Amino acid sequence: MPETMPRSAITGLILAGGRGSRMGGVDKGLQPFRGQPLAMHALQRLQPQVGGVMINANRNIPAYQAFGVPVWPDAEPQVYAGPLAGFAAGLDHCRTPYLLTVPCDCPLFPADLAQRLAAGLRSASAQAAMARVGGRTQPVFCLLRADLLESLKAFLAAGGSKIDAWTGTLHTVSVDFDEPRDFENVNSLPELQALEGSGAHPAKTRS
Ligand SMILES: Nc1nc2c(ncn2[C@@H]2O[C@H](COP(=O)(O)OP(=O)(O)OP(=O)(O)O)[C@@H](O)[C@H]2O)c(=O)[nH]1
Ligand SMILES: [Mg+2]
Repeated sequence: MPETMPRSAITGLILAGGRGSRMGGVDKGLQPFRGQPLAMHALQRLQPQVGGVMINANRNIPAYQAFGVPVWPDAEPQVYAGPLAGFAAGLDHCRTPYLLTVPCDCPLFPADLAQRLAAGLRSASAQAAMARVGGRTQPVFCLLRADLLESLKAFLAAGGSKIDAWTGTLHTVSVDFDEPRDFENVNSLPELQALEGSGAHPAKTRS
Protein backbone atom coordinates (compact mmCIF):
# COMPACT_ATOMS: atom_id res chain seq x y z
CA MET A 1 0.00 0.00 0.00
CA PRO A 2 1.29 3.49 -0.79
CA GLU A 3 1.74 5.62 2.29
CA THR A 4 -0.66 8.50 2.71
CA MET A 5 0.35 11.99 1.73
CA PRO A 6 0.35 14.40 4.67
CA ARG A 7 -1.53 17.65 4.23
CA SER A 8 1.70 19.49 4.95
CA ALA A 9 3.25 18.02 1.78
CA ILE A 10 0.80 19.96 -0.39
CA THR A 11 0.71 23.68 -1.22
CA GLY A 12 -2.60 24.91 -2.59
CA LEU A 13 -2.73 27.36 -5.49
CA ILE A 14 -5.81 29.39 -6.41
CA LEU A 15 -5.78 30.25 -10.10
CA ALA A 16 -7.15 33.76 -10.41
CA GLY A 17 -5.00 35.07 -13.23
CA GLY A 18 -7.45 35.10 -16.11
CA ARG A 19 -8.97 37.91 -18.14
CA GLY A 20 -12.56 37.15 -17.19
CA SER A 21 -13.60 38.07 -20.70
CA ARG A 22 -16.90 36.18 -20.59
CA MET A 23 -17.69 38.23 -17.48
CA GLY A 24 -16.98 41.50 -19.27
CA GLY A 25 -13.29 41.61 -18.37
CA VAL A 26 -13.77 41.85 -14.60
CA ASP A 27 -11.41 40.14 -12.18
CA LYS A 28 -13.47 36.99 -11.63
CA GLY A 29 -11.91 36.01 -8.31
CA LEU A 30 -13.00 39.30 -6.76
CA GLN A 31 -16.65 39.08 -7.80
CA PRO A 32 -19.01 38.77 -4.84
CA PHE A 33 -20.72 35.42 -4.28
CA ARG A 34 -22.84 34.85 -1.16
CA GLY A 35 -21.25 37.86 0.49
CA GLN A 36 -17.60 37.13 -0.22
CA PRO A 37 -15.25 37.31 -3.21
CA LEU A 38 -15.27 34.10 -5.25
CA ALA A 39 -11.59 33.48 -4.61
CA MET A 40 -12.18 33.75 -0.84
CA HIS A 41 -14.59 30.83 -1.08
CA ALA A 42 -11.85 28.86 -2.83
CA LEU A 43 -9.35 29.88 -0.15
CA GLN A 44 -11.62 28.79 2.67
CA ARG A 45 -12.31 25.42 1.03
CA LEU A 46 -8.67 24.80 0.21
CA GLN A 47 -6.96 25.94 3.41
CA PRO A 48 -8.07 23.02 5.63
CA GLN A 49 -6.99 20.53 2.94
CA VAL A 50 -3.34 21.62 2.48
CA GLY A 51 -0.31 22.91 4.36
CA GLY A 52 -0.52 26.44 2.94
CA VAL A 53 -2.19 28.37 0.14
CA MET A 54 -0.93 30.83 -2.48
CA ILE A 55 -2.91 32.85 -5.00
CA ASN A 56 -1.93 33.36 -8.63
CA ALA A 57 -3.31 36.68 -9.89
CA ASN A 58 -2.31 39.18 -12.54
CA ARG A 59 -4.44 42.18 -11.52
CA ASN A 60 -5.54 43.83 -8.27
CA ILE A 61 -2.67 42.21 -6.38
CA PRO A 62 -3.28 44.22 -3.16
CA ALA A 63 -6.91 43.05 -3.05
CA TYR A 64 -5.74 39.43 -3.16
CA GLN A 65 -2.91 40.08 -0.69
CA ALA A 66 -5.57 41.28 1.73
CA PHE A 67 -6.75 37.65 1.91
CA GLY A 68 -3.60 37.05 3.98
CA VAL A 69 -1.72 34.58 1.77
CA PRO A 70 1.14 35.05 -0.73
CA VAL A 71 0.14 36.26 -4.19
CA TRP A 72 2.21 35.52 -7.29
CA PRO A 73 1.60 36.86 -10.79
CA ASP A 74 2.48 35.04 -14.01
CA ALA A 75 6.03 35.54 -15.30
CA GLU A 76 4.52 37.86 -17.93
CA PRO A 77 1.33 39.16 -16.30
CA GLN A 78 0.27 41.34 -19.24
CA VAL A 79 0.31 38.39 -21.66
CA TYR A 80 -2.44 36.22 -20.10
CA ALA A 81 -0.82 33.06 -21.43
CA GLY A 82 -3.47 30.83 -19.86
CA PRO A 83 -3.75 28.65 -16.76
CA LEU A 84 -0.44 26.90 -17.37
CA ALA A 85 1.32 30.23 -16.79
CA GLY A 86 -0.37 30.15 -13.39
CA PHE A 87 0.75 26.55 -12.81
CA ALA A 88 4.31 27.69 -13.58
CA ALA A 89 4.13 30.61 -11.14
CA GLY A 90 2.81 28.23 -8.49
CA LEU A 91 5.43 25.53 -9.08
CA ASP A 92 8.13 28.20 -9.05
CA HIS A 93 7.14 29.28 -5.54
CA CYS A 94 6.13 25.88 -4.20
CA ARG A 95 8.33 24.70 -1.32
CA THR A 96 6.51 21.41 -0.69
CA PRO A 97 6.69 18.19 -2.74
CA TYR A 98 3.20 18.72 -4.21
CA LEU A 99 1.08 21.56 -5.58
CA LEU A 100 -2.71 21.44 -5.80
CA THR A 101 -4.34 23.90 -8.20
CA VAL A 102 -7.97 25.01 -8.08
CA PRO A 103 -9.68 27.72 -10.15
CA CYS A 104 -11.08 30.84 -8.49
CA ASP A 105 -14.46 30.47 -10.15
CA CYS A 106 -15.70 27.20 -8.70
CA PRO A 107 -16.69 28.02 -5.11
CA LEU A 108 -18.27 24.68 -4.10
CA PHE A 109 -15.50 22.18 -4.82
CA PRO A 110 -15.30 19.14 -2.53
CA ALA A 111 -13.82 19.34 0.95
CA ASP A 112 -11.99 16.06 0.29
CA LEU A 113 -10.49 17.11 -3.06
CA ALA A 114 -6.86 17.02 -1.89
CA GLN A 115 -7.24 13.75 -0.04
CA ARG A 116 -8.84 11.96 -2.97
CA LEU A 117 -6.44 13.32 -5.59
CA ALA A 118 -3.53 12.39 -3.31
CA ALA A 119 -4.84 8.84 -2.93
CA GLY A 120 -5.21 8.54 -6.70
CA LEU A 121 -1.78 9.95 -7.38
CA ARG A 122 -0.09 7.68 -4.87
CA SER A 123 -1.82 4.49 -5.92
CA ALA A 124 -1.04 5.10 -9.61
CA SER A 125 2.47 6.42 -8.84
CA ALA A 126 1.50 9.26 -11.17
CA GLN A 127 3.12 12.66 -11.65
CA ALA A 128 -0.20 14.46 -11.70
CA ALA A 129 -3.77 13.65 -10.65
CA MET A 130 -6.78 15.50 -12.04
CA ALA A 131 -10.41 15.51 -11.01
CA ARG A 132 -12.91 13.93 -13.39
CA VAL A 133 -16.63 14.50 -13.10
CA GLY A 134 -19.34 13.18 -15.37
CA GLY A 135 -16.61 11.50 -17.38
CA ARG A 136 -14.90 14.82 -18.11
CA THR A 137 -11.49 15.62 -16.76
CA GLN A 138 -11.20 19.01 -15.08
CA PRO A 139 -7.50 19.75 -15.52
CA VAL A 140 -7.48 22.95 -13.45
CA PHE A 141 -8.17 20.74 -10.40
CA CYS A 142 -4.73 19.22 -10.51
CA LEU A 143 -2.41 17.75 -7.91
CA LEU A 144 1.12 17.96 -9.29
CA ARG A 145 4.53 16.84 -8.23
CA ALA A 146 6.50 20.04 -7.62
CA ASP A 147 9.44 18.63 -9.55
CA LEU A 148 7.45 19.15 -12.78
CA LEU A 149 8.56 22.79 -12.91
CA GLU A 150 11.36 22.11 -15.42
CA SER A 151 9.06 20.06 -17.66
CA LEU A 152 6.47 22.83 -17.65
CA LYS A 153 9.01 25.57 -18.25
CA ALA A 154 10.36 23.68 -21.27
CA PHE A 155 6.83 23.12 -22.61
CA LEU A 156 5.98 26.83 -22.29
CA ALA A 157 9.34 27.92 -23.73
CA ALA A 158 8.62 25.77 -26.81
CA GLY A 159 5.38 27.72 -27.34
CA GLY A 160 2.99 25.27 -25.67
CA SER A 161 -0.08 26.63 -23.92
CA LYS A 162 -2.81 23.97 -23.64
CA ILE A 163 -3.07 22.12 -20.33
CA ASP A 164 -4.02 18.85 -22.02
CA ALA A 165 -1.03 19.04 -24.35
CA TRP A 166 1.32 19.36 -21.40
CA THR A 167 -0.36 16.79 -19.14
CA GLY A 168 -0.38 14.45 -22.15
CA THR A 169 3.41 14.32 -21.85
CA LEU A 170 3.14 13.17 -18.20
CA HIS A 171 2.04 10.09 -16.32
CA THR A 172 -1.33 11.26 -15.07
CA VAL A 173 -4.36 9.76 -13.40
CA SER A 174 -7.95 10.99 -13.37
CA VAL A 175 -9.86 10.62 -10.12
CA ASP A 176 -13.64 10.33 -10.40
CA PHE A 177 -15.95 12.54 -8.38
CA ASP A 178 -19.63 11.83 -8.64
CA GLU A 179 -21.33 15.16 -7.88
CA PRO A 180 -21.21 17.53 -10.88
CA ARG A 181 -22.72 20.35 -8.82
CA ASP A 182 -19.60 20.45 -6.66
CA PHE A 183 -17.66 21.46 -9.76
CA GLU A 184 -20.10 24.07 -11.08
CA ASN A 185 -18.01 26.97 -12.34
CA VAL A 186 -19.05 30.47 -13.32
CA ASN A 187 -17.89 32.16 -16.47
CA SER A 188 -20.52 34.88 -16.93
CA LEU A 189 -22.50 37.16 -14.62
CA PRO A 190 -25.77 35.28 -15.33
CA GLU A 191 -24.03 32.03 -14.35
CA LEU A 192 -22.76 33.66 -11.17
CA GLN A 193 -26.24 34.90 -10.31
CA ALA A 194 -27.78 31.51 -11.12
CA LEU A 195 -25.38 29.67 -8.82
CA GLU A 196 -25.86 32.28 -6.10
CA GLY A 197 -29.60 31.74 -6.19
CA SER A 198 -29.54 27.99 -6.71
CA GLY A 199 -29.27 27.08 -3.07
CA ALA A 200 -26.71 24.48 -4.08
CA HIS A 201 -24.77 23.25 -1.13
CA PRO A 202 -25.05 26.07 1.41
CA ALA A 203 -21.49 25.96 2.73
CA LYS A 204 -22.44 25.98 6.44
CA THR A 205 -24.63 22.90 6.33
CA ARG A 206 -22.47 20.63 4.18
CA SER A 207 -20.73 17.79 5.84
N1 LIG B 1 -2.36 32.68 -14.44
C1 LIG B 1 -3.28 32.66 -15.36
N2 LIG B 1 -4.45 32.03 -15.11
C2 LIG B 1 -5.39 32.03 -16.08
C3 LIG B 1 -5.18 32.66 -17.32
N3 LIG B 1 -6.30 32.49 -18.06
C4 LIG B 1 -7.16 31.78 -17.33
N4 LIG B 1 -6.62 31.51 -16.12
C5 LIG B 1 -7.25 30.80 -15.01
O1 LIG B 1 -7.67 29.53 -15.45
C6 LIG B 1 -8.93 29.17 -14.87
C7 LIG B 1 -9.92 28.81 -15.95
O2 LIG B 1 -10.02 29.89 -16.86
P1 LIG B 1 -11.36 30.51 -17.38
O3 LIG B 1 -12.54 29.92 -16.73
O4 LIG B 1 -11.30 30.50 -18.87
O5 LIG B 1 -11.23 32.02 -16.82
P2 LIG B 1 -10.82 33.31 -17.60
O6 LIG B 1 -9.80 32.99 -18.64
O7 LIG B 1 -10.51 34.36 -16.59
O8 LIG B 1 -12.19 33.72 -18.30
P3 LIG B 1 -12.45 33.98 -19.86
O9 LIG B 1 -11.58 35.16 -20.22
O10 LIG B 1 -13.90 34.29 -19.92
O11 LIG B 1 -12.03 32.71 -20.57
C8 LIG B 1 -9.37 30.37 -14.05
O12 LIG B 1 -9.06 30.05 -12.71
C9 LIG B 1 -8.52 31.51 -14.55
O13 LIG B 1 -8.21 32.46 -13.55
C10 LIG B 1 -3.92 33.32 -17.54
O14 LIG B 1 -3.65 33.89 -18.59
N5 LIG B 1 -3.02 33.28 -16.53
MG1 LIG C 1 -10.25 31.59 -20.29
